[in-house]
Amino acid sequence: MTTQQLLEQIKKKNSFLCIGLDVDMTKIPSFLLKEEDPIFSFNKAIIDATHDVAVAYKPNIAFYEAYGIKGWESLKKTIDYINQNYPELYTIADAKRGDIGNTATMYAKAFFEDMEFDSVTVAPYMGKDSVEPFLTFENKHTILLALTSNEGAFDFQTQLIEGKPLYQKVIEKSQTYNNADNLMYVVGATKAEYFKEIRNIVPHSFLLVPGVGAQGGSLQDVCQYGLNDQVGLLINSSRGIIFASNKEDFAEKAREQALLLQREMSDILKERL
Ligand SMILES: O=C(O)c1cc(=O)[nH]c(=O)n1[C@@H]1O[C@H](COP(=O)(O)O)[C@@H](O)[C@H]1O
Repeated sequence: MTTQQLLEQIKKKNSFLCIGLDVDMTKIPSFLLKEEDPIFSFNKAIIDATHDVAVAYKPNIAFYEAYGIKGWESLKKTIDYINQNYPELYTIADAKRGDIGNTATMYAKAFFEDMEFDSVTVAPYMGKDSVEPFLTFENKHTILLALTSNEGAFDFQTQLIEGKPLYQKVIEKSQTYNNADNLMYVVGATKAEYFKEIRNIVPHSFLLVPGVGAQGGSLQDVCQYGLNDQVGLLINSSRGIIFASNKEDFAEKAREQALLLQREMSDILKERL
């Protein structure tokens, strides 16, 4: 999907909500465990109930890999279901990959060609030749970890290198890579005070912002400096939406939580754009 197509969807739905499909089998409603593929059944119900208020879905690959071949099958069924039934939705494989060039190419093929995701998250630690193979794919985005939502982000990402925090160096350097237009960045919602600085470096890039909901980040605070004139944000919530209830009404309750965020987004867009 192109950035323009993503933006059109955001404007149409007045939403920049991404729903994280981080399916933990111990948290899904127990009646689903009788199904042949409980993870897919859960995802299908969540997607059907929320597709008109969200613009993107982000399965975190760990939650599928943890269940071996069956988990991988559930992931494939989920992405195929989205692509076949709701092709306007933007999809993110949250895989946080990063390796030498020829290996990176194989990771990119796995998520862009075999799985047909629109984007994949990538760790920048191994540098240019580990990221550029992802960037060669047309109309696919590579979402580079810049400043993550967790406490450990302060171990390295905010440390100064030649007077600049490492996360800023990551963003600046990656903008010089071939096909840098295909880059987006991950910035945690728990780090709202950093958005002003980041927008100075990449005023036009899309930022994927996890950490709203279960991790306590604030949508309002992120939007204060994170929004740009083309919206430029995808706000992710996983547990806060998908595990709103573990009863028969789980999809309905997930929709209620998604709607709360979408309405807040719609109000912010009305005020700001
Ligand atoms: O790349 C990510 O999506 C990510 C980066 C980050 O800095 N922090 C972060 O929480 N995430 C992911 O975003 C999701 C957050 O889930 P919830 O905390 O349940 O909303 C998980 O899939 C995390 O792996």
